[in-house]
Amino acid sequence: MVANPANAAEHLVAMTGPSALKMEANIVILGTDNVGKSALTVRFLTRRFIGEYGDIESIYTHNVLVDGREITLSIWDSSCSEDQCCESSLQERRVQWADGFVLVYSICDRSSFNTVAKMVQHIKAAKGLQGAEKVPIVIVGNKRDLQHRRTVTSEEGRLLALTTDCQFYEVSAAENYHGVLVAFHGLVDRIRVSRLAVRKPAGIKSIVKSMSAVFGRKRTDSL
Ligand SMILES: Nc1nc2c(ncn2[C@@H]2O[C@H](COP(=O)(O)OP(=O)(O)OP(=O)(O)O)[C@@H](O)[C@H]2O)c(=O)[nH]1
Repeated sequence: MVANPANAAEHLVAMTGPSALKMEANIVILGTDNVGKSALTVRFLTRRFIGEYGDIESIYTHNVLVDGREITLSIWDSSCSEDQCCESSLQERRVQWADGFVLVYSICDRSSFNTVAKMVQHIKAAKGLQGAEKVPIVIVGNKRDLQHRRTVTSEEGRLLALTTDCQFYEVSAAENYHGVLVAFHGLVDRIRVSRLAVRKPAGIKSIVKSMSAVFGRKRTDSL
């Protein structure tokens, strides 16, 4: 189940013919220490919450069916301290590898929320996208069951997502599988939509390219 980051699956592939309903995507889970990145990942993969997880960094492969489409996800459960969250070569590798991002903070930890806000900007800059291209990012406020220790309001999370064009979920990996599932599926949808947006102009470009190749050659042949 665990794979090597260096050999990780290729980017999201929308295939043709009988495989049209299959695709692949790389997802990275980012956030500061102790916010519940592993708990969310394990919840999504196994439906279970086991309490303690250690800090081993792993990539898991997982097949899901979303809207009748079979999707192979490679999920990188990262481990990073607050000061490494934006600035390290490993972080750069994670960002370049990923098609989509789950940025996690704890609703009881304001500095983890501030770090997520910085990470959104960092990822967008590092991806260097152009025009209408968007980075698929979901922001997840975890530990929703700990209301009495809350220091970040839902509105703050929602506002951050709104102003950065991300999707927002508040969940409890400890208490609820469904919320975690919805967040991951939301990210998969964003990856699909962003892929379509990228493919459309490329399609027009390639038609123009093929036409000029044909007409260009004809002219040359008749000389
Ligand atoms: N109450 C509560 N505790 C949670 C929840 N999610 C995770 N935890 C606890 O928070 C602690 C940290 O969880 P992890 O999943 O290891 O967090 P992490 O972000 O992967 O931590 P690092 O590996 O240090 O980066 C553990 O004790 C979990 O049991 C949650 O939704 N509610």
